[in-house]
Amino acid sequence: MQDTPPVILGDEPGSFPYSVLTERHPAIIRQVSEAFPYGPERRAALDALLDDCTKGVIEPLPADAHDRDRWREWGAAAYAGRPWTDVPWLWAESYFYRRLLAAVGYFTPGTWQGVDPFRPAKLAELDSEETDEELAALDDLADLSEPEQDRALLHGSLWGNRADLGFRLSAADGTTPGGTPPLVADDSAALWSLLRPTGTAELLCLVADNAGRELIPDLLLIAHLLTRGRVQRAVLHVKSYPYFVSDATPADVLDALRRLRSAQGEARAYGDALWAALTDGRLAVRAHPFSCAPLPYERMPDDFRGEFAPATVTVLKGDLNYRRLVGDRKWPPTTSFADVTAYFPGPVAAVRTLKSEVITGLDAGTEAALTAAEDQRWRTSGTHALIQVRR
Ligand SMILES: O=P(O)(O)OC[C@@]1(O)O[C@H](CO)[C@@H](O)[C@@H]1O
Repeated sequence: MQDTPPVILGDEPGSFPYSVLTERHPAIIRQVSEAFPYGPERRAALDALLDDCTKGVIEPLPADAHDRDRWREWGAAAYAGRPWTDVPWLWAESYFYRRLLAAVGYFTPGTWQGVDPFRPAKLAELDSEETDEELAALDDLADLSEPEQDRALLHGSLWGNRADLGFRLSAADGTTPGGTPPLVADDSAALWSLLRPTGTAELLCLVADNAGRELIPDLLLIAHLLTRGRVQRAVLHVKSYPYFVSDATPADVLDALRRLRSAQGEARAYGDALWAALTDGRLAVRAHPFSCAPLPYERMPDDFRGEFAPATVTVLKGDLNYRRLVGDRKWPPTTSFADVTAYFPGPVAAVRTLKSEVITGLDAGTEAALTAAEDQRWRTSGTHALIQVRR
């Protein structure tokens, strides 16, 4: 493998990571403070965090924090006292969400314990007309052949990561503003060869990304594979607490399930199938503490590795999971995806729309065409996507 390139920091003014730390995080604090009628104590804590993010340095967690030791191991000991923009971007973002939850009292006994500050926005998306339309589209799906259904549901899950369109039957044939193909890499044939209709696949792990209009198509894909006997069991990995605004937690899985089961037609049948699979154990939901770790998956603890090791394939959804899978580094785009994911326990698939700079596994011609048409915008605009598989 080539020399390992540097980790992405948030220290370049004008860069996307810098804008996330200096503009997006303050905006999220303001949005959260309007989501609920937090009292003076919580508001003061949110104001202090805002001050900290805009002018200050990284503060350690308080001495009585339940997870202080874990965070020290994850890097807080080394990074405390340094500016937010000078530490790995992935680390700074993850720590921000941990601090935000502390500010709203998520971990403290009292009114706000366990209250997801992002839930109002998540529910609004789940209950939107767009979701109604996507669920109604399932009725037409039932008339398609199984390979067509496979493709539609995989693409629904893929483009659900952009949360704008559920069931594209021809996404790979469409075009983008630059005239380049939407999919920059497409190993879907390799993915389907692991999930053959003969039903030999023992276990699918799906590491979810966002709740709402991404989680719904993820659940539909799982339901399809289970009901067709294409996998015997599935485990859905979600976040252990609210994270990156819209990331899915166990509560979001239940909300999505409620949404499906209160729909009509095929959508309801999918919801019932998922309910049955949860009830009899063919489907399980996990929320490991490492799901919100500020670290690449290469550093996952042994018990988490053990969750993925028996899987026929682990599918990782979304941009953040991709950053954690390959390491949030300035890889040359032609770096081998197989090499950088060789550490992962078992076959692994990335299903992601491109929303940050990190990319591996492109062929040189594809990279040249994308850059000629769009400069570097293809990396972050969310108009491109990939399906990459390491068997
Ligand atoms: O994981 P997701 O939902 O696909 O994307 C997460 C994301 O919006 O958050 C980060 C910026 O904060 C970027 O990595 C990425 O664009």
